[in-house]
Amino acid sequence: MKRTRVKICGFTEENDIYEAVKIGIDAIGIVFYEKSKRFVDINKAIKLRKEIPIFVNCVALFVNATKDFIMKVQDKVCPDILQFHGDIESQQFCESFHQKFIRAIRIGSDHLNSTEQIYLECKKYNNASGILFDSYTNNYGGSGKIFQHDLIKNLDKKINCPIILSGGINHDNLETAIKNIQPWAIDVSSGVESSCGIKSKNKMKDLISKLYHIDINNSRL
Ligand SMILES: O=C(O)c1ccccc1N[C@@H]1O[C@H](COP(=O)(O)O)[C@@H](O)[C@H]1O
Repeated sequence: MKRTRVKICGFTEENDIYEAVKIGIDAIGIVFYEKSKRFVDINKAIKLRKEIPIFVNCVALFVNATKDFIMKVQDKVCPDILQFHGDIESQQFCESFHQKFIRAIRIGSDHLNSTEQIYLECKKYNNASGILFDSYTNNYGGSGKIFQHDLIKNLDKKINCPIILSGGINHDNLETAIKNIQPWAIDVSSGVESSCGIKSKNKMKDLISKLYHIDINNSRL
């Protein structure tokens, strides 16, 4: 059976991480973007990090952050993976931290609204460990907004890199999204929240259990 991996992003409470780990979430995202309602400072992030055990990844998310700040997070928080969610981070910049990274491609802006444009953008990041597709919004992410998935259909074979499907994924649209795109992983933030930055134990459980059944059914096809 192919198991779709799950990252949940934007944790602000230790107990929410504890619950997420207990139900089998693969990666925990911490947002280091000050304008996000899910932003946590380095001191809080150190406390959140302590809740993430081995074999579960800690992902540090940045939006157009400075090199100094990212290096400080590397030093103090020790994330496993960096996620670049802004629009000015070049491949060279992403690589310069000598750590695995995810590049977010935000679909729906004027220059990223066709499969060809998206493909060319992905190709710029050929050393990324994963390409994450999110919806374009002025606030950069965590919007709950879905994009037109057909634009990235079968792109994984062309770019030869694991695809992480994001942008408005929730319990209700999960099945169609997985069947259509068959991503390596999904990344969810607002779809499992009770309020901004507060993750709902029940919504996380419902999502994981639905995904488990979708993966089993897909492997029978
Ligand atoms: O979560 C945030 O607040 C955030 C802020 C700035 C950039 C990215 C952010 N989160 C990422 O947004 C997507 C989608 O979230 P949602 O499920 O649509 O709410 C996800 O990749 C998060 O990692």
